[in-house]
Amino acid sequence: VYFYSAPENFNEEMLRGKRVIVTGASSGIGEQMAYHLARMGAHVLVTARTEAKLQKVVERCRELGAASARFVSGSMEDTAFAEEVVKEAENTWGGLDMLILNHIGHSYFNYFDGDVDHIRKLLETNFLSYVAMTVTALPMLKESEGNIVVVSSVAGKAPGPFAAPYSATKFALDGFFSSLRHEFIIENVNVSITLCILGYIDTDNAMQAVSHAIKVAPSPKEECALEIIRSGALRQHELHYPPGIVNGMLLLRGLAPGFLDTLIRSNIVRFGQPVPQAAPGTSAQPPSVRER
Ligand SMILES: NC(=O)C1=CN([C@@H]2O[C@H](COP(=O)(O)OP(=O)(O)OC[C@H]3O[C@@H](n4cnc5c(N)ncnc54)[C@H](OP(=O)(O)O)[C@@H]3O)[C@@H](O)[C@H]2O)C=CC1
Ligand SMILES: CC(C)CCC[C@@H](C)[C@H]1CC[C@H]2[C@@H]3C(=O)C=C4C[C@@H](O)CC[C@]4(C)[C@H]3CC[C@]12C
Repeated sequence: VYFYSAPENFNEEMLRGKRVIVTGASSGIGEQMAYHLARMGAHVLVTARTEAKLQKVVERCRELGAASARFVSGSMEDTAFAEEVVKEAENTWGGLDMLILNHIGHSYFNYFDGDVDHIRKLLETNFLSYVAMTVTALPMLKESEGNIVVVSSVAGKAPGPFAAPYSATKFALDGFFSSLRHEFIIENVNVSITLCILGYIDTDNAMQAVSHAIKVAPSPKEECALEIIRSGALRQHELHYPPGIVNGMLLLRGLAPGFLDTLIRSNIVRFGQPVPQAAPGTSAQPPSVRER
C-alpha cells in the first residue's frame, strides 16, 4: 500500500510538447488516451489496423489541441510493422518521450479450444510486438529519460476462466517488463516502466464480448485512459484501476487464493454461447456455464 500510494503530483502540463506513441488507438481506451494527450498539448502518433478510424481520431486530436497528430496503419501481428511505427516517430520527431503499448489482437471468451496456433499468433500481437517496439524505441527513450507504459489486465495477475490465450499473453508482459525494470534500475537507465493492471472497462469491444457474462459493473474508459497517462508520467511501477476491485483482488490473491478463485468464478455467469430467444409465451432460460 505504501509503495503504490507514494506522494504524487500530476500536472497535465507534464505532457505538453511530449512526443507520444499510442498503439491500439482506433477505439476503446487507446482512442481515449489519444484525446487526453491531445487536450494536454502533446505530439501524438496513433496506430492500429483500420485507417478510416485512425483518420477520424487524428482529426479529433487536432481539434482538441494536439501539438501535432498523425497515424500509421498496419497489423502488430508482424513485428516488422511494430518497428516501423517507432521508426516513423524517429523520422518525424527525432525522438520519443512516451511509448504507450495498448493494442490487443482478437481472441475468444470461452473454454480453451486446443488451438495452439491461435496462441502463437496472439503472443506475436499482444506480447512480441510490445518487446520489438521497446527494443527499437529504447535509444530514444534513454535520451529523453522517457516512459514505457504497458497496458495489461487483472487477467495477467489473477486469471479467470474463458480467457486462457489472452491471460497467457498478459502474464508474459508482466514477466518480461517487470524483469526489465529491475535491469534498468541496476544499470541506472532512467526509463520508467509502468504496468497497468486494469479491471473490466466499458469499451465497445469488451462490452460486446463479455457484458452478458460478467456480474461486476464496468469502469469508464475515459477515466481509465487518464489514469494510465497519469501513472506513466509519474513513473509509477504499476497502476491498479479501478483501485478498489483490483487492489482487493491482488490482496486476496496473496492471503486466500482459493477464495479469490471462487469469487472470480462466481462473478462470471454466462459466456460465449448465444442467449436463447424466448419462444412466445415462455421465458428465456440462459445456458449455464456447465452446459457445453
Ligand atoms: N476493456 C476491458 O475490459 C479491459 C481492457 N484491458 C486492456 O486494455 C487495452 C485496450 O483494451 P480495449 O480498449 O478494450 O480494446 P479495443 O478492442 O477497444 O481496442 C483494441 C485496439 O487494438 C487494435 N488492434 C486490434 N488488432 C490489432 C492488430 N492485429 N494489430 C494492431 N492493432 C490491433 C484495434 O484497432 P483495429 O481493429 O483497427 O486494428 C483497437 O484500436 C488492451 O491491452 C486490453 O487488454 C485490460 C483489462 C480490461
Ligand atoms: C471477480 C471480479 C470482482 C472481477 C472479475 C473481472 C474479470 C471478469 C474481468 C477483468 C479483466 C477482463 C478481461 C480483459 O482483461 C480484457 C478483455 C478483452 C476484451 O476484448 C474482451 C473481454 C476481456 C477478455 C475481459 C473479460 C473480463 C475480465 C477477465
